[in-house]
Amino acid sequence: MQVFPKFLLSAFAPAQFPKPEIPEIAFLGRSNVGKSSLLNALLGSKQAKVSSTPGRTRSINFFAIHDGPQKAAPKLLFADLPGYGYAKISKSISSEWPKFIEPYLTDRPQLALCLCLVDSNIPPQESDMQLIEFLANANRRLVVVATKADRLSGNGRAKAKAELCQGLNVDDILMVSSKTGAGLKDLWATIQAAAAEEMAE
Ligand SMILES: Nc1nc2c(ncn2[C@@H]2O[C@H](COP(=O)(O)OP(=O)(O)OP(=O)(O)O)[C@@H](O)[C@H]2O)c(=O)[nH]1
Repeated sequence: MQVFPKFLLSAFAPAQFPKPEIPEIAFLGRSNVGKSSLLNALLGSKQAKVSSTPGRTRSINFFAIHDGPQKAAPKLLFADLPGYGYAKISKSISSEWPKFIEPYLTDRPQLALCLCLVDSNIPPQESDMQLIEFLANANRRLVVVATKADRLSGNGRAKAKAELCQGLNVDDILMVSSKTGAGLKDLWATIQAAAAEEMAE
């Protein structure tokens, strides 16, 4: 599939969100998890800024995904949400996030899939567990994506996957690397399946 991503806008408040017309895929994760790198690897461009100072983004960045000629209407939106778990002053996700994030996750009608990014090199984290529980309670479809898998050996990958599945209480996890491209094909297939299902509803 040929994908022509187009940066749309950076939205700081619900009034600025794109109109709810096409399926959206949310990218969520702790600061420094490799979210921007994954977005860039999927989009095949340098649209998402890879940051040296973690935890900067406080807005939602929307990317329009054009499947076909760039002039055609976009088929999908990627929503890049602010990272959590970095600010030292507060422990819970909600107090670190801008006020509109939780309502976005619970109420946005066309949100087809939440990608919960975790670092495959770091043991399961309480804040990730909290997010997964929050999304499950909101009846959101979610997939856990473990980033930076290239830093692990074959055995290490299997061990990390098992540990994360157990710690985060999920049946499966997609192991990916933005550096090598490992797992990205499976991730695209998962995204497209969720978007197709959302369109069919
Ligand atoms: N080895 C390896 N390093 C990665 C990979 N993805 C990201 N990194 C590194 O991890 C660090 C953080 O990457 P970012 O993509 O900026 O992470 P982020 O989650 O967008 O960070 P915030 O903007 O703080 O939320 C950078 O030093 C990246 O080079 C990967 O697949 N493999």
